[in-house]
Amino acid sequence: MVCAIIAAAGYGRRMGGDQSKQLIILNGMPVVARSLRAIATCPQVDQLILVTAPEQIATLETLAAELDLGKPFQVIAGGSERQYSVANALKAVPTDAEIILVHDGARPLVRPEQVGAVVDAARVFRAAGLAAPVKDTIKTVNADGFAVGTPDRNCLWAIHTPQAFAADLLRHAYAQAETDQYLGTDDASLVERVGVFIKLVNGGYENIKITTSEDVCLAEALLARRME
Ligand SMILES: Nc1ccn([C@@H]2O[C@H](COP(=O)(O)OP(=O)(O)OP(=O)(O)O)[C@@H](O)[C@H]2O)c(=O)n1
Ligand SMILES: C[C@](O)(CO)[C@H](O)COP(=O)(O)O
Repeated sequence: MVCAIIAAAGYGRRMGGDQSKQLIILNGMPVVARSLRAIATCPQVDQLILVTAPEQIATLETLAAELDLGKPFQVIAGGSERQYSVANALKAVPTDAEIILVHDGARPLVRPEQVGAVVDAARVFRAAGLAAPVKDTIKTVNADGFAVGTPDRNCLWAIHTPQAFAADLLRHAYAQAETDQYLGTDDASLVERVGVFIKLVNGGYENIKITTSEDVCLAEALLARRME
């Protein structure tokens, strides 16, 4: 059984403005609705847990019901950091889940077949994530803002979501992070800390995260090119 967690409890501070970025309309459909639909359409996913800000639970329950996802779903409250939101959701994951997949509500352009590819890779490798080789030359910088090094670009990929894991592994990684008071920006970083490598699945460059206002323009252009 595969249980998907959609993390959508952030406040979108880098986006600015008053509106929750989850609810920004992209070519006629809210960001989080596109993310939910893509995950639910993946045949490998059996059920969904949507994590949201406490004050948005009712709104997102209605939105998810209207999408007619065709799979069991629940909406629960998140925490003050992404990692705490996922940790809350982990408590609601059924004990018979073999694979737990985590996706950002703010990545609405993921394709169902990419979700399936990540689940399949997690079944083989226990840990997998959608990712893309970086296109820029990346610098390491010091505290004064000087570039001090240039890592080999062939060794650099940007990790995206979805990320999927054997359920026991993800639970162990989260427990260890809590013990160590480690706070990471993605789930894979927690799993790396317990000694497991993450199999990267190349998802290309369309699976952007809606983070700043430029991303809204880019997402709309990509959706128009797909005619969605
Ligand atoms: N406490 C949090 C923070 C983030 N997220 C989710 O994690 C994903 C990636 O986070 P990010 O893009 O950073 O979203 P925000 O935290 O909302 O953005 P910002 O950092 O600009 O405030 C988003 O789908 C976001 O809703 C979450 O579930 N709970
Ligand atoms: C999980 C993630 O989307 C992978 O790219 C990313 O780490 C979220 O981090 P953010 O700092 O909240 O943007």
